[in-house]
Amino acid sequence: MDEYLAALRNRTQKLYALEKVLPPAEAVKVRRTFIEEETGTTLEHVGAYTMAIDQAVKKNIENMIGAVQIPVGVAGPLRVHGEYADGEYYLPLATTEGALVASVNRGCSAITAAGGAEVRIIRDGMTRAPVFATDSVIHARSVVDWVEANQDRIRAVAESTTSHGRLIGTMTSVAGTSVYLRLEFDTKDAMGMNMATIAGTAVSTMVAEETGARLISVSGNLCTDKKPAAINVVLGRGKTVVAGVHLTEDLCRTIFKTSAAIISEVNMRKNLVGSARAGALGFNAQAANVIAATFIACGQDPAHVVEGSSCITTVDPVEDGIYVAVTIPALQVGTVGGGTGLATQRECLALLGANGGGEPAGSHAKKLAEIIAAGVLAGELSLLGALGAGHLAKAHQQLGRGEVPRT
Ligand SMILES: CC(C)(COP(=O)([O-])OP(=O)([O-])OC[C@H]1O[C@@H](n2cnc3c(N)ncnc32)[C@H](O)[C@@H]1OP(=O)([O-])[O-])[C@@H](O)C(=O)NCCC(=O)NCCSC(=O)C[C@@](C)(O)CC(=O)[O-]
Ligand SMILES: NC(=O)C1=CN([C@@H]2O[C@H](COP(=O)(O)OP(=O)(O)OC[C@H]3O[C@@H](n4cnc5c(N)ncnc54)[C@H](OP(=O)(O)O)[C@@H]3O)[C@@H](O)[C@H]2O)C=CC1
Repeated sequence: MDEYLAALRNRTQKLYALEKVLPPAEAVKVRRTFIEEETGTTLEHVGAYTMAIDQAVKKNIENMIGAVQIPVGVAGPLRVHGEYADGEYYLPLATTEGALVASVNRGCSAITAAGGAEVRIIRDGMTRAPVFATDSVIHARSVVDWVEANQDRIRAVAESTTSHGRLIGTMTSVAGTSVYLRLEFDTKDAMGMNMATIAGTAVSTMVAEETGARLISVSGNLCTDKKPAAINVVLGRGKTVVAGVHLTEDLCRTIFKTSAAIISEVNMRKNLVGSARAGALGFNAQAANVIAATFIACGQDPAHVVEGSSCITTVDPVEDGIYVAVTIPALQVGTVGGGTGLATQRECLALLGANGGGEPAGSHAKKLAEIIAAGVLAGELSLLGALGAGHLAKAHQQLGRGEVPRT
């Protein structure tokens, strides 16, 4: 240890390259000790974890010093009637927001008492959109024409990079001399961003060679990955999922202590009109809360919460109550790859019967998407109910505020 600490101090050893000279567990320990000394802090808890470091440092993290822990709670049982998820589930939620799990749990009670959430995936496709520079608008148009005329070649090159991924289609967009090629893939059980980027790079190289356009970037932001964007809301990205439930007046009163009419009015004035007035892309109350908590528990990429949050919550009046639905245009989930192989995340996926590759391929990722959509519906119901009953502040005072330590 001392020898490596000395080398780090005199800069003859790079901090991030410790794994090249030490086994992973020791490299992480030396790095943590160095950071503790440099910053005068103690990282006792950051240094306590059970995950397999060998795997994490190869696939998931660079310059690792340890792990932070986020409490995981469950909400459920949640009855789901999807095409891939059909049964009762306990939804794992990793969060530090007191009252969130209680709220989703309450929504799950209502959904299950109502007979379950109906869920359907409307479309499924992960996108990557390289940007090319051309010499003129005429050249730009010729690149678009080449792409349209060469779909088979584009498909063959894209699919040569992956045994699971399939090219669904392409869309071109031109702005002056810039040409954007939005490639859409069926990535089966993988969320698919690495897969789509590798395939997209191969396609871009061919397009540049064949058309004389210059590849500027394999991501031209028309994808659009990890940024709020209307294109994802309109066309969908990842999985587009809808979930709905018929809530009777009685359930609104017994579970949410309010009425169907009040839930409906809160939704209209808050989620629809309020969001429109704010210029929002998301017309919901707290979709991001449920998506973030399930994503963190289940090893998904948390940056994709920004896309998942563009959910629309609707309330239709029906006989003896309301039909409440959530529409999530861009939900990016996978059950292989990324963070899904880490032990705690894998256990949370196993809770849902959705860890690893499904049979057929793609069925596990779709199952996960359906369950998360039903969870989002549960969160929407409970928060709309709490706002309608005027209980939000009280709930967070009671559940979300322990004694605040003074430092
Ligand atoms: C807190 C509750 C649920 C109380 O709700 P309640 O109806 O007063 O409590 P209850 O004791 O009658 O229990 C009803 C059900 O809630 C669940 N429940 C109740 N307590 C627990 C608990 N400790 N742990 C787990 N589950 C719990 C449980 O399902 C229970 O049914 P039971 O099983 O007893 O038949 C309710 O007031 C509520 O949901 N409030 C809303 C809180 C909320 O949704 N917070 C989310 C975060 S808010 C935010 O981050 C976004 C925001 C608000 O800024 C977005 C925006 O702008 O709108
Ligand atoms: N590169 C980028 O631009 C970005 C990367 N990311 C990161 O990408 C990672 C996720 O990428 P992703 O491509 O999902 O994962 P991985 O890069 O981990 O690749 C998953 C691979 O698993 C293989 N596989 C095995 N079984 C299956 C199955 N049943 N269904 C589908 N694939 C299977 C596939 O191999 P094969 O292809 O050979 O069939 C697939 O490519 C995350 O860590 C995320 O944070 C996020 C955003 C952008």
